[in-house]
Amino acid sequence: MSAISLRGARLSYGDRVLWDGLDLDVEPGEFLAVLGPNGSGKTSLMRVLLGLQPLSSGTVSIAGGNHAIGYIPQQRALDQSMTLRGRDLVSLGLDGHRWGLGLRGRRERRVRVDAAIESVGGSAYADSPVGLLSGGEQQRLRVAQALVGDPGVMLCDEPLLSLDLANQRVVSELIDKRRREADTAVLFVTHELNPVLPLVDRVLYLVGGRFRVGTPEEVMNSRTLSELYRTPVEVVRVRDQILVVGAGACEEQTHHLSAEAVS
Ligand SMILES: Nc1ncnc2c1ncn2[C@@H]1O[C@H](COP(=O)(O)OP(=O)(O)OP(=O)(O)O)[C@@H](O)[C@H]1O
Repeated sequence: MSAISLRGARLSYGDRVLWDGLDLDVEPGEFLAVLGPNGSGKTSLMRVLLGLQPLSSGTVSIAGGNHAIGYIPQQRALDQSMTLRGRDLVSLGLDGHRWGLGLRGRRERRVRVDAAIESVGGSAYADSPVGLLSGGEQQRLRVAQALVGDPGVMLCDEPLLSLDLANQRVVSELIDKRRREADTAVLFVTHELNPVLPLVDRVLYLVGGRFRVGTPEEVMNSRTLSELYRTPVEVVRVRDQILVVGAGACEEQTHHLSAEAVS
């Protein structure tokens, strides 16, 4: 049974169609990268999967229902004055789960929260106010928050944003480890494919109401991206990196991918 299944899915806001006719099955343990320029509907797709945004037409189903989802929202640096402790942030990931009630429930919650913090190597700073932690430490705790409910599906919205290379690696390896060990399906929204390219099974690429789904080789080539963007786009492989060179709509993508490749 697929972890995520979309059939004939369409999302539009008024006249604006973000995507239409989307058929997608994501299997347990699969790593799907979701790419596309700003405003192409990547975050909206996450919101549909979370049950926060109804489809305009078509169907969506998540094995185990919405409770089976671990979510890493698009990252915002937490305010320095935020006094919430790291472990409290992680335990928010258990809200709505059945371990909420009674003494036994509380003990179970603590065990799970400790295990999730341990699994991201965050024990040393879990009792500190999150506002005082570094971006990398905060992001590890967000991963722990997503893991603590034992998810069958992980939705990760730009989880590497504003992390340095070392922390990008740590965070993507934590997510990869989870899907390998627990067969968790991963949807990973990113503007930068290269840092996760070795992990990616398939890519969903959204542009201007159109989309392509396939392996990185099937999608990240000049022909396919030129069709999607409806303008000539050149895709070049340099060692193990993919460079997208084009005009107009893909300027930003080009900037990100080339900047990454030369760094
Ligand atoms: N509830 C809403 N009502 C109307 N328009 C919306 C709503 N939610 C999102 N949009 C619009 O839909 C488009 C897609 O937004 P979305 O956040 O899904 O894009 P995205 O691909 O995640 O973009 P980014 O890369 O900038 O995060 C945007 O133009 C946004 O303004």
